[in-house]
Amino acid sequence: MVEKRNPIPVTEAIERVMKYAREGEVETVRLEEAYGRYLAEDLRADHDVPPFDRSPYDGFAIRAADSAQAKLDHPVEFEVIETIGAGQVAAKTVQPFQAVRIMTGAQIPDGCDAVVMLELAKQYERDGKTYMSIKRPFQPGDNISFQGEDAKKGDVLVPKGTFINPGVQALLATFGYAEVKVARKPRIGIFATGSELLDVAEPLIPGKIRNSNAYMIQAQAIRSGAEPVYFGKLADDIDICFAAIQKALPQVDFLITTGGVSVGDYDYLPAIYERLGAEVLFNKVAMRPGSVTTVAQLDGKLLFGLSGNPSACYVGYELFVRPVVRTRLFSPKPYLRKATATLMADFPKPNPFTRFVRSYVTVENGQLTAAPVGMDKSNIVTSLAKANALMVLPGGTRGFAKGDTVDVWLLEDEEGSDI
Ligand SMILES: Nc1nc2c(c(=O)[nH]1)N[C@H]1C(S)=C(S)[C@@H](COP(=O)(O)OP(=O)(O)OC[C@H]3O[C@@H](n4cnc5c(N)ncnc54)[C@H](O)[C@@H]3O)O[C@H]1N2
Ligand code: MOO
Ligand SMILES: [Mg+2]
Repeated sequence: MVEKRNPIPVTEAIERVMKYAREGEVETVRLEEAYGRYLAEDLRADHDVPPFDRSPYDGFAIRAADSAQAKLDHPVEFEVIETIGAGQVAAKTVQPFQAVRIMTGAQIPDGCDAVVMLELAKQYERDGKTYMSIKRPFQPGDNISFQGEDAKKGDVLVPKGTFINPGVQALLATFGYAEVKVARKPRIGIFATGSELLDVAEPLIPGKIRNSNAYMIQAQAIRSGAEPVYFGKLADDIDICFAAIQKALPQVDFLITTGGVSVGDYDYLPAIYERLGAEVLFNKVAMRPGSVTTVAQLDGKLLFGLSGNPSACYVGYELFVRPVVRTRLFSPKPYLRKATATLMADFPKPNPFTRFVRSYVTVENGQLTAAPVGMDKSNIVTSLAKANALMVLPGGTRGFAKGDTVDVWLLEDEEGSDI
C-alpha cells in the first residue's frame, strides 16, 4: 500500500521552513570584491558629504555683498587674487571687491559666500593685475554646494542586508570602506539523484536523460546570493545516497537533493531522512508543480528534497530555499517580490492546488502584464528559460481568463518582499 500523504497549504509549508531560518555570519572582503554581496552592517556616513563647502562650477568665488550694485549698465569689478583648482585650498583671504578664480570641486575660500560662473564674468588684465567684472548681483549661498548637503555625518545611508550594487559601491568608497563587512554566502550542497541521469558531456542513450537540475539549481543558488557546492549525481541506490548525503551534510549550511521524493520504487529520500534521524517538516504541499517537495531538518540544518521534475524543482527552490538564503544574508525582505499583473492569455485549467505558472512579466503601457511561457507541466524544462516570474493562481478556482488581474512573484528582482 502506497503511503498516503497529507498536502499542506503553501503558506504553511513556507512557515514551517522559515522557523529554521536564521541570520548568517559576517565576513570581510575588499571593496573590489563587495559588488553583488549583501551588507552585514548599516552603511553609515562617518563624515559630512561634501566634507566642506565647495564650488559646483568653474568660476569666481566672491563676497555676495560686494555684487549688490552690479547691473547690466553698471558692472562691478573684482580683483582676482588667486586661482585654485579642486584639491587646492586658497592661501589668501579675500578683502572687499576681491575674488578667487575657483574650479569645480574646490573648497570655497574663507570669506566668500557665492560663486559666479565663468560664463557670467569678464576677466581682463590691467597694470599687471587680474580683474573680472560682473553685471548682476549674487545672493549669499548662490552656487555653493554646502557641507553635508549630500549626507550628514551619522546618517544611515544603506541598511544592513542590502544588495551591494554599483551605487552602494560608490558610497562605500566615499566613506573609506577599503574593507567591507558582508554576509558570508551560505553554502548549499547539491546532489542530483537518478539512475537515468547523464553528465552534460555524455551522448544520449536509450532511457537516459541529461542532468539539468543540478546546473539549474546551482544558478538559482547563485542568483539568490548563496554559494553552491555541487557534489555530483547519485544513482538510485539507497546505501550510496545515504552515505553520500551523510558525508556531505557537515560541509554545508543547507543540502538540496533533486529527485527521489515521490512514492516510486526508487524514491529513496523519505527512507534516507528516516535513517538520518531527520524530522520531516512536510512531504506534500498543495501546489503544482512541486507537490511532492519534501523538507526535513536535522539538528536545525535544513534538507530540501526537491522534486526531480525540472519545473517542480525550480519552483521548490524559489519558494522554500530562497527565503532561508536571504535571511542568512540579513535581508529583511527574504521572499520573492509580489506584484499584480494583467493576464495576457486564457488559463482555463481548474486545479484544487495553488498553481505556480512559469510566466513572463513585462510592462505594457505602464502596466504589468503576465503571460504563461510554454507548457504548464512539472516535467517541462523548456519553459524555464523564458520565465522571469511565477504567476500564482490560487487553488479551488475554475481557471482564469485573459484580462484578469493575477498575482505574480518576480524572480529577477533584488528588492524582495517581507511577506
Ligand atoms: N504514483 C505517484 N506518482 C507520482 C506522484 C504521486 O504523487 N504519485 N507525484 C508525481 C509528481 S507531482 C512529481 S513532481 C514526480 C516527482 O518525482 P521525484 O521527485 O520522485 O523525482 P524522480 O522520480 O527521481 O524523477 C521525476 C522526473 O524527473 C526527471 N529528473 C530527475 N532528476 C533530474 C535531473 N537532475 N535533471 C533532469 N530531469 C530529472 C526524471 O527523469 C523523471 O522524469 O513524481 C510524480 N509521480
Ligand atoms: O510535485 Mo509535482 O511537480 O506537483 O508534478
Ligand atoms: Mg520519483
